[in-house]
Amino acid sequence: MIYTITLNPSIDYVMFTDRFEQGALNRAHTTYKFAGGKGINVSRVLKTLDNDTTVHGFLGGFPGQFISDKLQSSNILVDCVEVNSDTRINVKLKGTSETEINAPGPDINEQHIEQLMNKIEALTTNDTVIIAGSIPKSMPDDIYAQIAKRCYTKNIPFVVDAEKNLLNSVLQYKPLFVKPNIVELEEMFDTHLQTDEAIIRAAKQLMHKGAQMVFVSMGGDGAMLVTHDKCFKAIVPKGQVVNTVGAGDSTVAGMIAGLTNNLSIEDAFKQAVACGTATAFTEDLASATEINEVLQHIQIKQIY
Ligand SMILES: Nc1ncnc2c1ncn2[C@@H]1O[C@H](COP(=O)(O)OP(=O)(O)OP(=O)(O)O)[C@@H](O)[C@H]1O
Ligand SMILES: O=P(O)(O)OC[C@@]1(O)O[C@H](CO)[C@@H](O)[C@@H]1O
Repeated sequence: MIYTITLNPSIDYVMFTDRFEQGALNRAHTTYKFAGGKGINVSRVLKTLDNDTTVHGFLGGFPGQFISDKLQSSNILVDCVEVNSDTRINVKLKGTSETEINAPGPDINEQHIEQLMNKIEALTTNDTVIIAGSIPKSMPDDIYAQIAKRCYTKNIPFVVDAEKNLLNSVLQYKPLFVKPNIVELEEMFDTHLQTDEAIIRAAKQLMHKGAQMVFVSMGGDGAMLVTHDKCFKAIVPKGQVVNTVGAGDSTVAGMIAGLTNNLSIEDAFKQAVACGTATAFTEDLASATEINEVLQHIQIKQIY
């Protein structure tokens, strides 16, 4: 089973306006409420790709119930710890550009964390774990490291998509891959990474610290995958960008689904990028038809 862990899920309230003006009354012409949070998005795309998946994390209040109902109606298993305060609602404004306001998240106490850890303790080496997204302020900074250590000790492959400090904290536990976007990778090394060689060098440093592979997503510039003996670059088609929220999570889902279903690394990477781009080109996360359509137009170049 593929388990995703979202410590800070959200309802994503997506509002499309013709143009958004700060400090003025803006009216949306279309709105959507999606079950969101990075790991949850990964599970949603995994299910679209026909992979069974279970969502772990914390859910509370009416937004938690909304998310749970939405996921279950898509046949995604939900095994979350129930918390007392409300799961957050993140606002995604789509005008001529994209603006996001992410809320901090609910209070999580020690008992909640213990309940989650017990669920992770029950996983086996046949499972795969994806830990993704921010943590509510009330949680300890080393929670990613705690989960990663448990996976490492139990020989459970795990993947991490999170910001700098959280990502750094898990490298010693040898994640199957990590997925920084290019901005996050630049922040980790406090420098601009302007060439493929510079990106590969940075990725190799993360691998030196323990990551088995590094998947660098680069928005409209595609993505790179660095492994110990190979490096691929994906070039994505141009298209109308509608909503990039969840594009990175879609790549993680495509990669995991590919590896789980025994695709070659190159084909798993191609599927991953197709998932990301197909999501960027649609309101919600991409459908299977949209992913297959985009897949025909992804070019993969082997750098070495
Ligand atoms: N403008 C775009 N045009 C085509 N494809 C895109 C575009 N933006 C994103 N993508 C696709 O989505 C993938 C992930 O995008 P990005 O690097 O923005 O991830 P991210 O920052 O982790 O996203 P998020 O946090 O919103 O999930 C890219 O590798 C690419 O395949
Ligand atoms: O605040 P975090 O956890 O860093 O990011 C949360 C979030 O922006 O990430 C997903 C897209 O990747 C959205 O569904 C969600 O709102």
